[in-house]
Amino acid sequence: MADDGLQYTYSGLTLQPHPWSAAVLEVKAAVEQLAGCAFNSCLLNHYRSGEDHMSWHSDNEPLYGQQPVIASVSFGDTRDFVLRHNIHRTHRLTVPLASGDVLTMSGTTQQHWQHCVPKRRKVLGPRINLTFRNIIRPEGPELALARTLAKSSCLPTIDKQLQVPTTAEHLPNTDRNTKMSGADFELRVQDGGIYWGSERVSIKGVNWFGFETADFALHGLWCTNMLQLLDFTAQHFNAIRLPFSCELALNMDARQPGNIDYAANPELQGLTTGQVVDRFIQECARRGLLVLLDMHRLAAAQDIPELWYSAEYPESAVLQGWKTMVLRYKDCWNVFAADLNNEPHGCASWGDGNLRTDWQLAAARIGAVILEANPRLLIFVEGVERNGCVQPCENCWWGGHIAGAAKAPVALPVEGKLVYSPHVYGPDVFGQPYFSDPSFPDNMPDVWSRHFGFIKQEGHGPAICPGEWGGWAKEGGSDAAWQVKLADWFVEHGITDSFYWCLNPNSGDTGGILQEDWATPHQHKLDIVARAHPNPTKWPQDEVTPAAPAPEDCQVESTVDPAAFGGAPAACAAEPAAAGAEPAAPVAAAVPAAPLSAGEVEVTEVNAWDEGAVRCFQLEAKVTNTGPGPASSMRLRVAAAEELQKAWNATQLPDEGGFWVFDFPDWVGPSGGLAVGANVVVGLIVKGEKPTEFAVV
Ligand SMILES: O=C(O)CCC(=O)C(=O)O
Ligand SMILES: [Fe+2]
Repeated sequence: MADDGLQYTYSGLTLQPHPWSAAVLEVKAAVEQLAGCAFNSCLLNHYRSGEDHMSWHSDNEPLYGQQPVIASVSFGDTRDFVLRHNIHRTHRLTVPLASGDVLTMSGTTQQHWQHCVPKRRKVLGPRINLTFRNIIRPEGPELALARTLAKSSCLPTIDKQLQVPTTAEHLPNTDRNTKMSGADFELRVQDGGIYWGSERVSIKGVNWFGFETADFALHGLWCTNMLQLLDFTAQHFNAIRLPFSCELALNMDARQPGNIDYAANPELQGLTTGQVVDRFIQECARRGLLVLLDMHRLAAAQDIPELWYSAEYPESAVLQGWKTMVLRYKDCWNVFAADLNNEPHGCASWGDGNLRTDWQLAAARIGAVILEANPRLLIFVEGVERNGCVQPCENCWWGGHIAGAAKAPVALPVEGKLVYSPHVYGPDVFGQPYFSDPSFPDNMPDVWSRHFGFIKQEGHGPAICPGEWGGWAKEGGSDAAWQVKLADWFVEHGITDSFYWCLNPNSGDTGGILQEDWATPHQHKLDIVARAHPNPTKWPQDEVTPAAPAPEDCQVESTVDPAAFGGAPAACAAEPAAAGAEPAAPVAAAVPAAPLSAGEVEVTEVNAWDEGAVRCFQLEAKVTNTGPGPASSMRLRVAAAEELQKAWNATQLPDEGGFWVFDFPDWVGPSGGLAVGANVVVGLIVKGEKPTEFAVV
């Protein structure tokens, strides 16, 4: 339905709208009041039952303008409305829409997000949905109206009515000037533990990710107020691990954050990414939350690299990024530690003296530069995935293996600063062989001891603070048994510090402390973390030092010339690319050699079950190399269905135009290739809808 004279084009079809009915006009008037703007058209959708659905799409037709406001009203049975980010496909938000709910989407939502109404077998009744939009006429009064709306600062990005109250309490508090100098707060390591003065501390931390992504902003701010979430976090935790990218560190004040709903976060309006980080850290200080800075990725839009540097971000750029970050927050007392590099894996080695891959040596170099900039910080060093491990080499997590430290500890120039920070996960994240041992979970303590716990048993030297652990922990499931076992093992072994993964609900393989509404906690997860850390330390709280945003002071010269240790390789196996002292311009990833072989894929449904109203499937895709040569660049492509929950025996690469793409880990064949005639069985768990198109490319 639409105003007279308007046409509606949908998928190339031009439709002639119906005139407004009295009933719809009545709804329109009410919705215009709520949304604060006028609409000239409405699309009416009838879902006869849960079998009727709407596939993934964005309402980004040019006739709606650049930043359309779309208000959707639901009547009848409740249906899930799911949003996913165009690039980060696992970043999702599910909003159940009940009868009478009004959801508005606006700002850049249609540019960055898709939405759908998935099938729900258990929903039997009908639903009617009215989506009100504003079609721009080539000329005339509506064009002017659309322009005004696009400029209006009060447009929410996604706003389900009655959500996200914002109150004056969250406005910047400018008269608070009680300063605590950074030097007043310092943690030190002694006899394998972290101390605050003479007090042995307990850091009960949680990860909140987002700044490291191409959003350059914490996730969840698209629907939740940052300060309210910090209030929640401070009730249950005393520290936050803050992932960021090297790209962010080098462009703090040149980048604008994305995907923030400024109606929900008015205090962040107009701030650069760097200023949002400043504000976040300052607000953490007000709530007694410590902040662990975590260089989680190099380029924001790319995956976690195997090594701590890349062709695009040579070590000099990484050091510069770290100095910028550390100097900027030097006077923020609650910024207490630096996690040098997230999850070294693949070819990252430990203690073998290979300057291109040896993480033990690199950690010492990066740690020294950070300590020179701020000697107060603790230095968190993660492990590697494989090399340097005990024999026989055992499957471990990215960043999980610090076994090499027994023989080759990281040497830092300041005493009492070294914390080993392994990542450790359970069966929800990847099916390691030791999870199917008949004695599971009682076999786990030995595994943990071999990977990192042995450091603790020595009772002196560096401390251990796992920087990531977590999972769905579904009641009665093996992941819950694993988490409880780990929590108890922490307590038994005096591991009083850790950071749980994660606060965000949009972590595909673990879920979050928060449910998908970004508001309700999963109590069973809070209980597990409380079991691991029953006596978290209470830090100072009320005092805060505003960050010193002095970017000129932070432009520091690198002290290590990467050329001195062979430059930056584009990939582990490749010859090093020449590296300058400045971050190089982006370099296209090495183009894989044309596949030598063809492959076949055979798909079997192993299992199917319902999770609430959502149908879930476990599939196996058997990929066989049919020759003529070994297949080192063979990939599995699957036409993306609704939601991929988990994949094993394969590494998921970024989506390519509607396809999930998987690479095979290099253990499936000698030197990274699948031999002719050999196969690998890739496991997938998908939710909602079963993918049907599989191809080997
Ligand atoms: O039914 C809904 O809630 C969504 C409808 C929709 O996305 C559309 O009409 O474009
Ligand atoms: Fe839509």
